[in-house]
Amino acid sequence: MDIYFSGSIRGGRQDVEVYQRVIKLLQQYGAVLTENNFKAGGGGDDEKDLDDREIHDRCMAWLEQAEVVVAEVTQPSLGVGYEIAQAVGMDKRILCLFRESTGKKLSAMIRGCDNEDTIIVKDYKEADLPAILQEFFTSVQAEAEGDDGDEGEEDIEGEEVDEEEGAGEEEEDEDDGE
Ligand SMILES: O=c1[nH]c(=O)n([C@H]2C[C@H](O)[C@@H](COP(=O)(O)O)O2)cc1CO
Repeated sequence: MDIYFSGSIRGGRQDVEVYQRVIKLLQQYGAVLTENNFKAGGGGDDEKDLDDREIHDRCMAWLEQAEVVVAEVTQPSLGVGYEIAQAVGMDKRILCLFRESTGKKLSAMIRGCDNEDTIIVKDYKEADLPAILQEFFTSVQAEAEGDDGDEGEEDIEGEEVDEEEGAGEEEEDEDDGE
C-alpha cells in the first residue's frame, strides 16, 4: 500500500522528530512515498534540488498515487492544509493526527471536516499511535474488500425491474381488443 505522509516543513520544522517516529510506524503498513521530506534536518535536499513548482507537482503525483493520506496537523502548515483539501477532492482515505497536549487549537476547517468515515481526525498521545494506526488500516483494508462484493447485486435487481414492465404492457393490449 502506498501511503502519503504529510507534515509541516516551511510552516515550522520543530516536530520533525515526531514525524520520523510516525513514519516508522506507518512503514509497517506500506511504503511512505514522502519519507525523504522528513529526514533529519527537516526538508531533506528538496529545497536545494527542486524549485517550488517541481516540489508541488511531485507531491501532487505522490498524492494521486497514494491510497491513504496520514497528516500530522499539530504544527499549522499551509502546505499540509492544501494537501488534505486536495486529498478530499481525490476521495482518499485520510487520517489527521493532532497532539492536544501542546495546548494548540486545531483549525475548525480540519477538525470540522471529520466525517467518521473517509476523513478521521484523532487527538493522540504518541503511546496511543500503534493502536490508532492499527484501527485505521484495518478499516481501510475492510472497506477495500467490501467494495468488491457489492457490485454484482445491483445487476440482479436491474433484471427483475425489466420483467415487471413487460407484464404491464400485455394488460393494456387486452383492453384495446374489447
Ligand atoms: O520542500 C518542501 N517539500 C515538500 O514536499 N513539501 C510538501 C510536503 C509537506 O507535507 C508539505 C509541507 O508544507 P509547508 O512547507 O507549507 O509546511 O508540503 C513542502 C515543501 C516546502 O514548502
